[in-house]
Amino acid sequence: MEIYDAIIIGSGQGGTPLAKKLAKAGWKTALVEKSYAGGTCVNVGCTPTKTMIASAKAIHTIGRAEEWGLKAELREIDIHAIIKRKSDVVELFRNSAQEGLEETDNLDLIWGQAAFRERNVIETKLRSGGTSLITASKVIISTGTKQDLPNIRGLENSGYLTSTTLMELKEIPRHLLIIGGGYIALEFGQMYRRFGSEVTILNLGDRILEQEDIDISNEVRKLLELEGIKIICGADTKAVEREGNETNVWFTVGQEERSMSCSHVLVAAGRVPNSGDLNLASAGVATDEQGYLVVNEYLETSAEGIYAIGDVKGGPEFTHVAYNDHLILLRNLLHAEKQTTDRLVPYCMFIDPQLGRVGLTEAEARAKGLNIKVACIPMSRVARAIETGDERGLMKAVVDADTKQILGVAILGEEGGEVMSVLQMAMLGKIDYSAVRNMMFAHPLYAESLNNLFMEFDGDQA
Ligand SMILES: Cc1cc2nc3c(=O)[nH]c(=O)nc-3n(C[C@H](O)[C@H](O)[C@H](O)COP(=O)(O)OP(=O)(O)OC[C@H]3O[C@@H](n4cnc5c(N)ncnc54)[C@H](O)[C@@H]3O)c2cc1C
Ligand SMILES: NC(=O)c1ccc[n+]([C@@H]2O[C@H](COP(=O)([O-])OP(=O)(O)OC[C@H]3O[C@@H](n4cnc5c(N)ncnc54)[C@H](O)[C@@H]3O)[C@@H](O)[C@H]2O)c1
Repeated sequence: MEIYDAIIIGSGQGGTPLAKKLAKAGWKTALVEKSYAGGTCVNVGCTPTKTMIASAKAIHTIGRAEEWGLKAELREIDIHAIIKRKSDVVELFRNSAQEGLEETDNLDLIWGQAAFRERNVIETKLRSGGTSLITASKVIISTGTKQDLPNIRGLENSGYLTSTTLMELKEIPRHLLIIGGGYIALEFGQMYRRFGSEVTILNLGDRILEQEDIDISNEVRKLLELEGIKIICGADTKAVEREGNETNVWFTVGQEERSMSCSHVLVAAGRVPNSGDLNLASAGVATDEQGYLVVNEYLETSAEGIYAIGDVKGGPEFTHVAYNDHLILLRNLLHAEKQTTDRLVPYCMFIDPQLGRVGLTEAEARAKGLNIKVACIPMSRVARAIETGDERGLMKAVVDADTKQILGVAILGEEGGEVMSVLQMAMLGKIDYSAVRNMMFAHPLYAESLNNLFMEFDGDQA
Protein backbone atom coordinates (compact mmCIF):
# COMPACT_ATOMS: atom_id res chain seq x y z
CA MET A 1 0.00 0.00 0.00
CA GLU A 2 1.46 3.36 -1.07
CA ILE A 3 1.96 5.84 1.78
CA TYR A 4 1.29 9.55 1.27
CA ASP A 5 1.45 12.59 3.52
CA ALA A 6 -1.96 13.75 2.28
CA ILE A 7 -4.80 12.32 0.20
CA ILE A 8 -7.39 14.68 -1.26
CA ILE A 9 -10.66 13.34 -2.66
CA GLY A 10 -12.19 15.61 -5.30
CA SER A 11 -10.50 18.04 -7.69
CA GLY A 12 -12.80 21.07 -7.34
CA GLN A 13 -11.80 24.64 -6.66
CA GLY A 14 -10.62 23.74 -3.15
CA GLY A 15 -9.13 20.29 -3.75
CA THR A 16 -7.06 21.21 -6.81
CA PRO A 17 -5.11 24.19 -5.40
CA LEU A 18 -4.71 22.44 -2.04
CA ALA A 19 -3.18 19.37 -3.68
CA LYS A 20 -0.77 21.47 -5.72
CA LYS A 21 0.32 23.63 -2.81
CA LEU A 22 0.82 20.73 -0.38
CA ALA A 23 2.88 18.92 -3.02
CA LYS A 24 4.94 22.03 -3.73
CA ALA A 25 5.59 22.33 0.02
CA GLY A 26 7.17 18.88 -0.11
CA TRP A 27 4.23 16.74 1.02
CA LYS A 28 3.82 13.52 -0.92
CA THR A 29 0.25 14.07 -2.10
CA ALA A 30 -2.43 12.06 -3.92
CA LEU A 31 -5.52 13.62 -5.51
CA VAL A 32 -8.34 11.20 -6.42
CA GLU A 33 -10.96 12.35 -8.94
CA LYS A 34 -13.76 10.24 -10.39
CA SER A 35 -14.85 12.55 -13.16
CA TYR A 36 -13.12 15.65 -14.60
CA ALA A 37 -10.41 17.95 -13.25
CA GLY A 38 -11.87 21.23 -12.03
CA GLY A 39 -15.02 19.87 -10.40
CA THR A 40 -18.53 21.31 -10.69
CA CYS A 41 -17.52 24.95 -11.12
CA VAL A 42 -15.40 24.44 -14.22
CA ASN A 43 -17.27 21.57 -15.85
CA VAL A 44 -20.99 22.03 -15.17
CA GLY A 45 -21.35 25.07 -12.89
CA CYS A 46 -20.01 28.61 -12.95
CA THR A 47 -17.90 28.45 -16.12
CA PRO A 48 -20.46 27.03 -18.57
CA THR A 49 -23.39 28.99 -17.14
CA LYS A 50 -21.64 32.33 -17.15
CA THR A 51 -20.38 31.66 -20.68
CA MET A 52 -23.92 30.96 -21.95
CA ILE A 53 -25.38 33.85 -19.94
CA ALA A 54 -23.01 36.12 -21.90
CA SER A 55 -24.72 34.97 -25.13
CA ALA A 56 -28.14 35.64 -23.59
CA LYS A 57 -27.07 39.14 -22.58
CA ALA A 58 -25.88 39.87 -26.12
CA ILE A 59 -29.30 38.82 -27.44
CA HIS A 60 -30.99 41.13 -24.95
CA THR A 61 -28.71 44.02 -25.92
CA ILE A 62 -29.43 43.56 -29.63
CA GLY A 63 -33.15 43.57 -28.82
CA ARG A 64 -32.77 47.01 -27.22
CA ALA A 65 -30.46 48.40 -29.91
CA GLU A 66 -32.82 51.18 -30.94
CA GLU A 67 -32.58 52.69 -27.47
CA TRP A 68 -28.93 53.46 -28.28
CA GLY A 69 -29.82 54.82 -31.71
CA LEU A 70 -29.00 51.68 -33.66
CA LYS A 71 -30.99 49.80 -36.23
CA ALA A 72 -29.91 46.21 -35.58
CA GLU A 73 -31.75 42.99 -35.96
CA LEU A 74 -31.18 39.56 -34.48
CA ARG A 75 -31.45 37.17 -37.40
CA GLU A 76 -30.98 33.84 -35.66
CA ILE A 77 -30.03 32.25 -32.35
CA ASP A 78 -27.65 29.39 -33.11
CA ILE A 79 -27.89 27.23 -29.99
CA HIS A 80 -25.28 24.83 -31.43
CA ALA A 81 -22.77 27.69 -31.65
CA ILE A 82 -23.66 28.93 -28.16
CA ILE A 83 -23.13 25.44 -26.72
CA LYS A 84 -19.90 25.00 -28.70
CA ARG A 85 -18.53 28.28 -27.34
CA LYS A 86 -19.47 27.13 -23.83
CA SER A 87 -17.84 23.72 -24.32
CA ASP A 88 -14.64 25.30 -25.69
CA VAL A 89 -14.29 27.53 -22.63
CA VAL A 90 -15.00 24.59 -20.31
CA GLU A 91 -12.39 22.48 -22.10
CA LEU A 92 -9.84 25.26 -21.84
CA PHE A 93 -10.35 25.60 -18.09
CA ARG A 94 -10.57 21.84 -17.49
CA ASN A 95 -7.41 21.08 -19.46
CA SER A 96 -5.53 23.84 -17.73
CA ALA A 97 -6.61 22.45 -14.31
CA GLN A 98 -5.55 18.94 -15.32
CA GLU A 99 -2.22 20.02 -16.80
CA GLY A 100 -1.45 22.04 -13.68
CA LEU A 101 -1.97 18.92 -11.57
CA GLU A 102 -0.01 16.64 -13.89
CA GLU A 103 2.96 19.01 -13.98
CA THR A 104 3.25 19.25 -10.19
CA ASP A 105 6.08 17.25 -8.62
CA ASN A 106 5.23 15.14 -5.58
CA LEU A 107 1.60 14.90 -6.72
CA ASP A 108 -0.11 11.75 -8.02
CA LEU A 109 -3.42 12.25 -9.82
CA ILE A 110 -5.50 9.07 -9.45
CA TRP A 111 -8.59 8.71 -11.68
CA GLY A 112 -11.36 6.77 -9.99
CA GLN A 113 -14.04 6.64 -7.33
CA ALA A 114 -12.62 6.84 -3.81
CA ALA A 115 -14.05 5.53 -0.54
CA PHE A 116 -12.68 4.88 2.93
CA ARG A 117 -11.56 1.32 3.66
CA GLU A 118 -10.72 2.42 7.21
CA ARG A 119 -9.83 5.74 8.87
CA ASN A 120 -6.66 6.60 6.95
CA VAL A 121 -6.98 4.14 4.10
CA ILE A 122 -8.57 5.06 0.78
CA GLU A 123 -9.67 2.47 -1.72
CA THR A 124 -10.22 3.69 -5.27
CA LYS A 125 -12.12 1.89 -8.01
CA LEU A 126 -9.81 2.91 -10.81
CA ARG A 127 -11.25 4.21 -14.06
CA SER A 128 -8.71 2.07 -15.87
CA GLY A 129 -9.94 -1.05 -14.01
CA GLY A 130 -8.95 -2.62 -10.71
CA THR A 131 -8.55 -0.87 -7.40
CA SER A 132 -5.82 0.99 -5.54
CA LEU A 133 -5.21 1.20 -1.80
CA ILE A 134 -3.39 4.21 -0.42
CA THR A 135 -2.91 5.64 3.04
CA ALA A 136 -2.03 9.01 4.60
CA SER A 137 -2.13 10.62 8.02
CA LYS A 138 -4.15 13.50 6.53
CA VAL A 139 -7.21 12.96 4.33
CA ILE A 140 -9.14 15.90 2.89
CA ILE A 141 -12.67 15.30 1.59
CA SER A 142 -13.67 17.74 -1.13
CA THR A 143 -16.33 15.80 -3.00
CA GLY A 144 -18.91 18.56 -3.53
CA THR A 145 -22.62 18.06 -4.22
CA LYS A 146 -24.94 16.68 -6.87
CA GLN A 147 -28.40 17.60 -8.12
CA ASP A 148 -31.21 16.78 -5.71
CA LEU A 149 -34.38 15.24 -7.12
CA PRO A 150 -37.45 16.30 -5.17
CA ASN A 151 -39.90 13.57 -4.30
CA ILE A 152 -42.52 14.31 -6.97
CA ARG A 153 -44.69 11.56 -8.47
CA GLY A 154 -43.58 10.61 -11.98
CA LEU A 155 -40.67 13.06 -12.08
CA GLU A 156 -37.97 10.40 -12.27
CA ASN A 157 -39.32 8.93 -15.50
CA SER A 158 -40.46 12.18 -17.09
CA GLY A 159 -37.29 12.96 -19.02
CA TYR A 160 -36.63 16.02 -16.84
CA LEU A 161 -33.57 18.22 -17.40
CA THR A 162 -30.94 19.35 -14.91
CA SER A 163 -28.69 22.37 -15.23
CA THR A 164 -26.07 20.00 -16.67
CA THR A 165 -28.25 18.33 -19.30
CA LEU A 166 -30.00 21.57 -20.31
CA MET A 167 -26.63 23.05 -21.24
CA GLU A 168 -26.20 20.15 -23.70
CA LEU A 169 -29.71 20.34 -25.21
CA LYS A 170 -29.30 21.17 -28.90
CA GLU A 171 -32.69 22.85 -29.18
CA ILE A 172 -34.37 25.81 -27.53
CA PRO A 173 -37.29 24.60 -25.40
CA ARG A 174 -40.65 25.97 -26.52
CA HIS A 175 -41.85 26.18 -22.92
CA LEU A 176 -39.35 25.59 -20.11
CA LEU A 177 -40.99 24.94 -16.75
CA ILE A 178 -38.55 25.24 -13.85
CA ILE A 179 -39.11 23.55 -10.49
CA GLY A 180 -37.18 25.68 -7.98
CA GLY A 181 -36.64 29.36 -7.32
CA GLY A 182 -32.98 29.76 -6.33
CA TYR A 183 -29.84 30.73 -8.20
CA ILE A 184 -30.09 28.08 -10.90
CA ALA A 185 -33.80 28.65 -11.53
CA LEU A 186 -33.40 32.40 -11.92
CA GLU A 187 -30.15 32.40 -13.90
CA PHE A 188 -31.38 29.69 -16.31
CA GLY A 189 -34.89 31.13 -16.42
CA GLN A 190 -33.67 34.49 -17.67
CA MET A 191 -31.10 32.90 -19.99
CA TYR A 192 -33.65 30.68 -21.75
CA ARG A 193 -36.27 33.44 -21.87
CA ARG A 194 -33.71 35.49 -23.77
CA PHE A 195 -33.01 32.49 -26.04
CA GLY A 196 -36.73 32.61 -26.89
CA SER A 197 -38.35 30.03 -24.59
CA GLU A 198 -41.58 30.64 -22.73
CA VAL A 199 -40.45 30.28 -19.10
CA THR A 200 -42.48 29.41 -16.00
CA ILE A 201 -40.87 29.19 -12.56
CA LEU A 202 -42.65 27.09 -9.92
CA ASN A 203 -41.18 28.13 -6.58
CA LEU A 204 -42.13 26.35 -3.38
CA GLY A 205 -41.46 29.31 -1.10
CA ASP A 206 -43.77 32.31 -0.72
CA ARG A 207 -41.35 34.49 -2.64
CA ILE A 208 -38.21 34.03 -4.68
CA LEU A 209 -34.90 34.63 -2.88
CA GLU A 210 -36.44 34.24 0.56
CA GLN A 211 -33.05 34.75 2.20
CA GLU A 212 -32.93 38.31 0.81
CA ASP A 213 -34.84 41.38 1.97
CA ILE A 214 -38.35 41.69 0.56
CA ASP A 215 -37.53 44.84 -1.44
CA ILE A 216 -34.66 43.03 -3.17
CA SER A 217 -36.70 39.91 -3.83
CA ASN A 218 -39.59 42.03 -5.22
CA GLU A 219 -37.27 44.05 -7.45
CA VAL A 220 -35.71 40.86 -8.89
CA ARG A 221 -39.16 39.42 -9.50
CA LYS A 222 -40.30 42.62 -11.19
CA LEU A 223 -37.41 42.75 -13.61
CA LEU A 224 -37.72 39.06 -14.52
CA GLU A 225 -41.47 39.44 -15.06
CA LEU A 226 -40.85 42.47 -17.27
CA GLU A 227 -38.93 40.12 -19.57
CA GLY A 228 -41.97 37.86 -19.71
CA ILE A 229 -40.98 35.18 -17.20
CA LYS A 230 -43.94 33.75 -15.31
CA ILE A 231 -43.19 33.21 -11.60
CA ILE A 232 -45.60 31.23 -9.42
CA CYS A 233 -44.72 31.22 -5.70
CA GLY A 234 -46.06 28.84 -3.07
CA ALA A 235 -46.24 26.23 -5.84
CA ASP A 236 -45.98 22.69 -4.51
CA THR A 237 -45.42 20.35 -7.44
CA LYS A 238 -47.28 17.07 -6.95
CA ALA A 239 -46.88 15.12 -10.18
CA VAL A 240 -45.15 15.20 -13.54
CA GLU A 241 -46.03 13.07 -16.56
CA ARG A 242 -44.61 12.94 -20.08
CA GLU A 243 -47.19 12.50 -22.81
CA GLY A 244 -45.89 12.58 -26.39
CA ASN A 245 -44.06 15.88 -26.88
CA GLU A 246 -45.65 17.50 -23.85
CA THR A 247 -45.01 17.22 -20.13
CA ASN A 248 -47.95 17.77 -17.81
CA VAL A 249 -47.25 19.18 -14.36
CA TRP A 250 -49.73 19.20 -11.48
CA PHE A 251 -49.18 21.51 -8.51
CA THR A 252 -51.04 23.23 -5.71
CA VAL A 253 -50.90 26.87 -4.66
CA GLY A 254 -52.43 26.99 -1.20
CA GLN A 255 -55.70 25.05 -1.50
CA GLU A 256 -55.96 25.54 -5.24
CA GLU A 257 -55.07 22.62 -7.54
CA ARG A 258 -53.55 23.65 -10.84
CA SER A 259 -51.87 22.07 -13.84
CA MET A 260 -49.80 23.19 -16.75
CA SER A 261 -48.20 21.60 -19.77
CA CYS A 262 -44.78 22.44 -21.12
CA SER A 263 -42.18 21.11 -23.55
CA HIS A 264 -39.36 20.70 -20.99
CA VAL A 265 -38.98 20.56 -17.20
CA LEU A 266 -35.81 21.82 -15.49
CA VAL A 267 -35.29 20.61 -11.92
CA ALA A 268 -33.42 23.25 -9.90
CA ALA A 269 -34.53 22.61 -6.35
CA GLY A 270 -31.17 22.42 -4.62
CA ARG A 271 -28.29 19.99 -4.34
CA VAL A 272 -27.24 17.17 -1.97
CA PRO A 273 -23.73 16.21 -0.78
CA ASN A 274 -21.57 13.57 -2.45
CA SER A 275 -20.97 11.72 0.79
CA GLY A 276 -23.15 8.61 0.62
CA ASP A 277 -20.66 6.42 -1.23
CA LEU A 278 -17.55 7.39 0.79
CA ASN A 279 -18.08 4.73 3.47
CA LEU A 280 -17.61 7.44 6.09
CA ALA A 281 -18.75 5.22 8.95
CA SER A 282 -15.62 3.09 8.58
CA ALA A 283 -13.55 6.23 9.17
CA GLY A 284 -15.69 7.59 12.03
CA VAL A 285 -16.58 10.74 10.08
CA ALA A 286 -19.91 12.21 11.22
CA THR A 287 -22.50 13.72 8.91
CA ASP A 288 -25.69 15.66 9.59
CA GLU A 289 -29.13 14.29 8.68
CA GLN A 290 -28.79 15.56 5.10
CA GLY A 291 -25.41 13.87 4.66
CA TYR A 292 -23.25 17.00 4.91
CA LEU A 293 -19.96 16.43 6.73
CA VAL A 294 -19.88 18.00 10.16
CA VAL A 295 -16.78 20.18 10.64
CA ASN A 296 -15.58 22.63 13.28
CA GLU A 297 -14.28 26.13 12.48
CA TYR A 298 -10.89 24.64 11.53
CA LEU A 299 -12.56 22.38 8.91
CA GLU A 300 -11.75 19.30 11.02
CA THR A 301 -14.26 16.45 10.90
CA SER A 302 -15.12 14.23 13.87
CA ALA A 303 -12.21 11.90 12.92
CA GLU A 304 -8.67 12.96 13.68
CA GLY A 305 -6.61 13.79 10.59
CA ILE A 306 -9.67 13.97 8.33
CA TYR A 307 -10.86 17.33 7.02
CA ALA A 308 -13.63 18.56 4.72
CA ILE A 309 -13.65 21.60 2.45
CA GLY A 310 -16.12 23.09 -0.02
CA ASP A 311 -19.75 22.20 -0.66
CA VAL A 312 -19.63 18.75 0.95
CA LYS A 313 -19.51 20.34 4.40
CA GLY A 314 -22.67 22.40 3.70
CA GLY A 315 -23.01 26.09 4.45
CA PRO A 316 -22.97 28.62 1.66
CA GLU A 317 -22.18 26.60 -1.46
CA PHE A 318 -20.00 28.74 -3.68
CA THR A 319 -16.74 28.28 -5.51
CA HIS A 320 -15.10 31.10 -3.62
CA VAL A 321 -15.98 29.37 -0.32
CA ALA A 322 -14.32 26.13 -1.47
CA TYR A 323 -11.29 28.13 -2.62
CA ASN A 324 -11.09 30.07 0.65
CA ASP A 325 -11.47 26.83 2.65
CA HIS A 326 -8.30 25.51 1.01
CA LEU A 327 -6.37 28.63 2.03
CA ILE A 328 -7.48 28.20 5.65
CA LEU A 329 -6.63 24.51 5.75
CA LEU A 330 -3.32 25.01 3.98
CA ARG A 331 -2.10 27.46 6.61
CA ASN A 332 -3.28 25.24 9.42
CA LEU A 333 -1.66 22.13 7.95
CA LEU A 334 1.61 23.66 6.76
CA HIS A 335 2.24 26.23 9.46
CA ALA A 336 0.22 24.86 12.39
CA GLU A 337 -1.83 28.07 12.41
CA LYS A 338 -5.34 28.25 13.83
CA GLN A 339 -7.15 29.94 10.92
CA THR A 340 -10.94 29.63 11.14
CA THR A 341 -13.94 29.86 8.86
CA ASP A 342 -15.19 32.93 10.71
CA ARG A 343 -15.32 35.19 7.62
CA LEU A 344 -17.49 37.41 5.50
CA VAL A 345 -19.00 35.45 2.58
CA PRO A 346 -19.99 37.54 -0.45
CA TYR A 347 -21.98 36.20 -3.37
CA CYS A 348 -23.30 37.29 -6.70
CA MET A 349 -26.28 36.02 -8.62
CA PHE A 350 -25.62 36.32 -12.33
CA ILE A 351 -29.00 37.36 -13.54
CA ASP A 352 -28.86 40.56 -15.58
CA PRO A 353 -28.50 42.97 -13.86
CA GLN A 354 -26.42 41.15 -11.24
CA LEU A 355 -27.30 40.91 -7.57
CA GLY A 356 -24.14 41.38 -5.48
CA ARG A 357 -24.58 40.66 -1.77
CA VAL A 358 -22.44 40.65 1.34
CA GLY A 359 -23.07 40.79 5.08
CA LEU A 360 -26.36 41.18 6.91
CA THR A 361 -29.69 41.85 5.27
CA GLU A 362 -31.87 44.53 6.81
CA ALA A 363 -34.17 41.83 8.19
CA GLU A 364 -31.26 39.92 9.77
CA ALA A 365 -29.87 43.09 11.36
CA ARG A 366 -33.29 44.00 12.79
CA ALA A 367 -33.79 40.44 14.09
CA LYS A 368 -30.48 40.78 15.95
CA GLY A 369 -31.82 43.96 17.57
CA LEU A 370 -29.02 46.10 16.12
CA ASN A 371 -29.36 49.87 16.00
CA ILE A 372 -29.20 50.31 12.24
CA LYS A 373 -29.74 52.82 9.47
CA VAL A 374 -30.59 51.79 5.91
CA ALA A 375 -29.63 53.67 2.76
CA CYS A 376 -31.25 52.82 -0.55
CA ILE A 377 -31.14 54.50 -3.94
CA PRO A 378 -32.57 53.31 -7.25
CA MET A 379 -30.16 52.78 -10.13
CA SER A 380 -32.12 55.47 -11.96
CA ARG A 381 -30.21 57.92 -9.74
CA VAL A 382 -26.82 56.48 -10.73
CA ALA A 383 -25.20 58.61 -13.44
CA ARG A 384 -23.36 55.72 -15.07
CA ALA A 385 -26.55 53.63 -15.25
CA ILE A 386 -28.37 56.47 -17.01
CA GLU A 387 -25.48 57.07 -19.40
CA THR A 388 -25.07 53.41 -20.35
CA GLY A 389 -28.81 52.82 -20.57
CA ASP A 390 -29.69 50.29 -17.87
CA GLU A 391 -31.44 51.86 -14.90
CA ARG A 392 -32.89 48.65 -13.45
CA GLY A 393 -32.22 47.79 -9.82
CA LEU A 394 -31.08 49.53 -6.67
CA MET A 395 -28.20 50.00 -4.23
CA LYS A 396 -28.84 49.26 -0.58
CA ALA A 397 -26.62 49.34 2.50
CA VAL A 398 -27.28 48.56 6.15
CA VAL A 399 -25.00 50.34 8.64
CA ASP A 400 -24.55 50.43 12.39
CA ALA A 401 -26.03 53.76 13.48
CA ASP A 402 -23.60 54.09 16.39
CA THR A 403 -20.27 52.99 14.94
CA LYS A 404 -21.04 53.89 11.28
CA GLN A 405 -19.62 50.50 10.21
CA ILE A 406 -21.17 48.95 7.11
CA LEU A 407 -22.98 45.73 8.07
CA GLY A 408 -24.47 44.56 4.80
CA VAL A 409 -24.85 45.47 1.16
CA ALA A 410 -27.08 44.54 -1.76
CA ILE A 411 -26.31 45.95 -5.19
CA LEU A 412 -28.84 44.96 -7.82
CA GLY A 413 -27.57 46.58 -10.98
CA GLU A 414 -25.21 46.39 -13.91
CA GLU A 415 -21.86 45.10 -12.51
CA GLY A 416 -23.59 44.78 -9.12
CA GLY A 417 -21.07 42.13 -8.04
CA GLU A 418 -18.11 44.41 -8.68
CA VAL A 419 -19.69 47.36 -6.85
CA MET A 420 -20.59 45.11 -3.91
CA SER A 421 -16.92 44.02 -3.71
CA VAL A 422 -15.86 47.65 -3.21
CA LEU A 423 -18.00 47.79 -0.07
CA GLN A 424 -16.90 44.29 0.98
CA MET A 425 -13.33 45.68 1.07
CA ALA A 426 -14.55 48.63 3.14
CA MET A 427 -16.23 46.22 5.57
CA LEU A 428 -13.09 44.10 5.89
CA GLY A 429 -10.89 47.17 6.34
CA LYS A 430 -13.33 48.73 8.82
CA ILE A 431 -13.71 51.80 6.63
CA ASP A 432 -16.95 53.33 7.86
CA TYR A 433 -19.75 54.69 5.69
CA SER A 434 -18.86 58.35 6.24
CA ALA A 435 -15.38 57.68 4.80
CA VAL A 436 -16.96 56.05 1.73
CA ARG A 437 -19.39 58.97 1.42
CA ASN A 438 -16.44 61.39 1.26
CA MET A 439 -14.07 59.16 -0.74
CA MET A 440 -13.08 60.25 -4.25
CA PHE A 441 -14.02 57.71 -6.95
CA ALA A 442 -13.21 58.09 -10.64
CA HIS A 443 -16.06 59.71 -12.54
CA PRO A 444 -18.42 58.37 -13.83
CA LEU A 445 -18.08 54.89 -12.34
CA TYR A 446 -20.92 52.95 -10.73
CA ALA A 447 -18.78 53.02 -7.57
CA GLU A 448 -18.89 56.81 -7.60
CA SER A 449 -22.57 56.58 -6.63
CA LEU A 450 -21.56 55.10 -3.30
CA ASN A 451 -20.98 58.76 -2.31
CA ASN A 452 -24.67 59.42 -3.04
CA LEU A 453 -25.81 56.21 -1.37
CA PHE A 454 -24.33 57.24 1.97
CA MET A 455 -25.40 60.87 1.58
CA GLU A 456 -28.86 59.40 2.14
CA PHE A 457 -28.00 59.44 5.86
CA ASP A 458 -26.52 62.85 6.48
CA GLY A 459 -27.39 64.79 3.36
CA ASP A 460 -24.39 66.23 1.57
CA GLN A 461 -22.90 67.69 4.76
CA ALA A 462 -19.30 66.53 5.26
C1 LIG B 1 -25.24 25.32 -12.53
C2 LIG B 1 -24.37 25.83 -11.41
C3 LIG B 1 -23.90 27.13 -11.46
C4 LIG B 1 -23.08 27.61 -10.44
N1 LIG B 1 -22.64 28.90 -10.49
C5 LIG B 1 -21.87 29.38 -9.51
C6 LIG B 1 -21.37 30.72 -9.55
O1 LIG B 1 -21.64 31.48 -10.47
N2 LIG B 1 -20.59 31.14 -8.54
C7 LIG B 1 -20.25 30.32 -7.50
O2 LIG B 1 -19.52 30.76 -6.60
N3 LIG B 1 -20.70 29.05 -7.42
C8 LIG B 1 -21.51 28.57 -8.40
N4 LIG B 1 -21.95 27.28 -8.33
C9 LIG B 1 -21.57 26.45 -7.16
C10 LIG B 1 -20.12 25.94 -7.33
O3 LIG B 1 -20.01 25.24 -8.55
C11 LIG B 1 -19.76 25.03 -6.16
O4 LIG B 1 -19.97 25.73 -4.96
C12 LIG B 1 -18.31 24.59 -6.23
O5 LIG B 1 -18.02 23.94 -7.44
C13 LIG B 1 -18.00 23.65 -5.05
O6 LIG B 1 -16.68 23.21 -5.15
P1 LIG B 1 -16.21 21.88 -4.38
O7 LIG B 1 -14.75 21.78 -4.66
O8 LIG B 1 -16.69 21.89 -3.02
O9 LIG B 1 -16.98 20.70 -5.12
P2 LIG B 1 -17.03 20.27 -6.63
O10 LIG B 1 -16.60 21.36 -7.54
O11 LIG B 1 -18.36 19.68 -6.85
O12 LIG B 1 -15.90 19.15 -6.75
C14 LIG B 1 -16.05 17.89 -6.19
C15 LIG B 1 -15.27 16.89 -7.02
O13 LIG B 1 -15.21 15.67 -6.31
C16 LIG B 1 -15.37 14.60 -7.22
N5 LIG B 1 -15.84 13.46 -6.44
C17 LIG B 1 -17.02 13.31 -5.79
N6 LIG B 1 -17.07 12.12 -5.14
C18 LIG B 1 -15.89 11.50 -5.40
C19 LIG B 1 -15.35 10.26 -5.02
N7 LIG B 1 -16.01 9.40 -4.24
N8 LIG B 1 -14.12 9.92 -5.49
C20 LIG B 1 -13.43 10.77 -6.29
N9 LIG B 1 -13.89 11.97 -6.68
C21 LIG B 1 -15.11 12.34 -6.22
C22 LIG B 1 -16.38 15.13 -8.22
O14 LIG B 1 -16.29 14.42 -9.44
C23 LIG B 1 -15.94 16.58 -8.36
O15 LIG B 1 -15.00 16.74 -9.40
C24 LIG B 1 -22.73 26.76 -9.35
C25 LIG B 1 -23.20 25.44 -9.32
C26 LIG B 1 -24.01 24.97 -10.33
C27 LIG B 1 -24.49 23.55 -10.29
N1 LIG C 1 -24.32 32.73 -8.93
C1 LIG C 1 -24.05 31.77 -8.06
O1 LIG C 1 -23.26 31.92 -7.14
C2 LIG C 1 -24.70 30.43 -8.23
C3 LIG C 1 -25.39 30.12 -9.39
C4 LIG C 1 -25.98 28.87 -9.50
C5 LIG C 1 -25.87 27.96 -8.46
N2 LIG C 1 -25.18 28.30 -7.36
C6 LIG C 1 -25.07 27.34 -6.22
O2 LIG C 1 -25.58 26.09 -6.61
C7 LIG C 1 -26.38 25.55 -5.58
C8 LIG C 1 -27.63 24.94 -6.16
O3 LIG C 1 -28.47 25.95 -6.72
P1 LIG C 1 -30.05 25.75 -6.73
O4 LIG C 1 -30.65 26.93 -7.38
O5 LIG C 1 -30.38 24.39 -7.24
O6 LIG C 1 -30.37 25.67 -5.20
P2 LIG C 1 -30.80 26.75 -4.14
O7 LIG C 1 -30.63 26.07 -2.85
O8 LIG C 1 -30.17 28.06 -4.39
O9 LIG C 1 -32.36 26.97 -4.44
C9 LIG C 1 -33.28 25.95 -4.39
C10 LIG C 1 -34.64 26.58 -4.52
O10 LIG C 1 -35.58 25.60 -4.84
C11 LIG C 1 -36.72 25.77 -4.03
N3 LIG C 1 -37.35 24.45 -3.88
C12 LIG C 1 -36.94 23.41 -3.13
N4 LIG C 1 -37.75 22.35 -3.31
C13 LIG C 1 -38.68 22.73 -4.22
C14 LIG C 1 -39.78 22.09 -4.82
N5 LIG C 1 -40.10 20.84 -4.52
N6 LIG C 1 -40.52 22.80 -5.70
C15 LIG C 1 -40.23 24.07 -6.02
N7 LIG C 1 -39.18 24.74 -5.47
C16 LIG C 1 -38.42 24.07 -4.59
C17 LIG C 1 -36.23 26.38 -2.75
O11 LIG C 1 -37.25 27.08 -2.13
C18 LIG C 1 -35.12 27.28 -3.28
O12 LIG C 1 -35.62 28.52 -3.66
C19 LIG C 1 -26.68 26.65 -4.60
O13 LIG C 1 -26.18 26.25 -3.35
C20 LIG C 1 -25.91 27.85 -5.07
O14 LIG C 1 -25.08 28.34 -4.05
C21 LIG C 1 -24.61 29.51 -7.20
